[in-house]
Amino acid sequence: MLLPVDEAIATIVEASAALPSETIDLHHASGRTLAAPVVAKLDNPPFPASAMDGYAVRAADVTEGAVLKQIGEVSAGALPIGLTVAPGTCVRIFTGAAVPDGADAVIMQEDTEASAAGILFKTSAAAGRNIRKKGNDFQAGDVLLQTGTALGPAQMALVAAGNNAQVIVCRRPHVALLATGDELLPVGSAPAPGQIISSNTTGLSAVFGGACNVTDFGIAPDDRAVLGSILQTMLAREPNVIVTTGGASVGEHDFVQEMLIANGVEIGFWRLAMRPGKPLMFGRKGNTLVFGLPGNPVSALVTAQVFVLPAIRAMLGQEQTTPLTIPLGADLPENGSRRHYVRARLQRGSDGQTCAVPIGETDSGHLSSLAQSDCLIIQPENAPAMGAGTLVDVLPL
Ligand SMILES: Nc1nc2c(c(=O)[nH]1)N[C@H]1C(S)=C(S)[C@@H](COP(=O)(O)OP(=O)(O)OC[C@H]3O[C@@H](n4cnc5c(N)ncnc54)[C@H](O)[C@@H]3O)O[C@H]1N2
Ligand code: MOO
Repeated sequence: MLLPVDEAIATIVEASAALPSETIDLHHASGRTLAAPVVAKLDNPPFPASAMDGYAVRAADVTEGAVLKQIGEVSAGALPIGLTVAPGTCVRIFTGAAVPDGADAVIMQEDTEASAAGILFKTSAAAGRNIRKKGNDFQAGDVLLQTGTALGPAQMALVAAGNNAQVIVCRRPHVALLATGDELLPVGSAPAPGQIISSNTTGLSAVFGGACNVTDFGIAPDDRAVLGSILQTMLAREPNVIVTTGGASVGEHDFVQEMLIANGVEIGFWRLAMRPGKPLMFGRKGNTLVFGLPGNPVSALVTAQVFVLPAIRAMLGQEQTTPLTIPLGADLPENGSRRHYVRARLQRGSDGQTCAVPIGETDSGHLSSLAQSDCLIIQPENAPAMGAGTLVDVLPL
């Protein structure tokens, strides 16, 4: 009996404990995940600020054809000390500058004309126009970002705007990778007949590299002693995650499971009701989670997304992702008893809606089709044939 995918993911997430935190400088924090909330240290904007280059006015004074006397100028970075907009007057102001007392609107300069008589306004104004209120974005003491948030560009900018020069983040998980197989050679080598270039760890490094510290232990041959000794070295480093590829199936040269057990790894499960990826194995030793991914390149990358990334997210205290539900862009044939992660592309259908178009290639050695995919359609176990337009769950890649 093959283990259902959802049970496997639940077991993995359950086994993935959150990692300790560390305090780091903000400029090293891109891509990291918060282990504590970020709180604003000041108001943003810290003062009522102009959103336009133009004139600060009293809205009540400004009607079409009104002429006001300019009594001063304020630019960004300067404070309009002693400058008060009294009835009949206005102040030249620039984007980002503090709005002087008395003014309650800013008129953009395109709606004005300077003349000898003063500033002519070609529009009327409502109070508040083009003024960013003090604390409009956030106020001192506000929680800007919650624990578990990954720091992308907008989050990094927000932390900086809140004047936090340091952040408390989760330690980066340490992921150790190993390819196995007598036929494998490093990229750039000259393969002899029967040999192929190892591509799995290159792909897996890209999957994990953003959030994790990745160590590549290279290629192990299908030899019990050598494989066992490399696994022993890897386990001794106590990484958070070990990912092997190949040697996971039932062939006479598939020694990974045997050598993991020989090195003290307790196997949690092996073989899933899933394609690609049936022979996946999962185990642990101490605090190290061990994933034995299948060798087929598509299987290795798909199972890394479906099973290893949830472990990494749990270690980082991140929320797990949920699939998108969108219409099929083309018919999908019926499925067998294993859940099928179908290579697909997100496209805009003739009705203008986004849909997922299956790429009719299911060979788990066919990498180029995976490289053309930007998502995987999750086709349930024993699903009947589905027509274009049927709603399906989709995992973005
Ligand atoms: N009798 C059975 N045979 C197979 C079964 C089965 O249930 N019964 N399952 C098949 C499935 S499904 C898969 S997936 C594969 C997985 O097998 P392994 O994990 O043992 O992988 P290998 O045999 O070592 O390699 C499979 C395939 O992938 C190539 N490979 C391996 N490593 C790499 C790498 N680092 N870079 C690029 N390509 C790699 C390898 O050369 C093979 O072509 O087993 C089926 N067999
Ligand atoms: O499960 Mo294998 O990964 O289908 O080819």
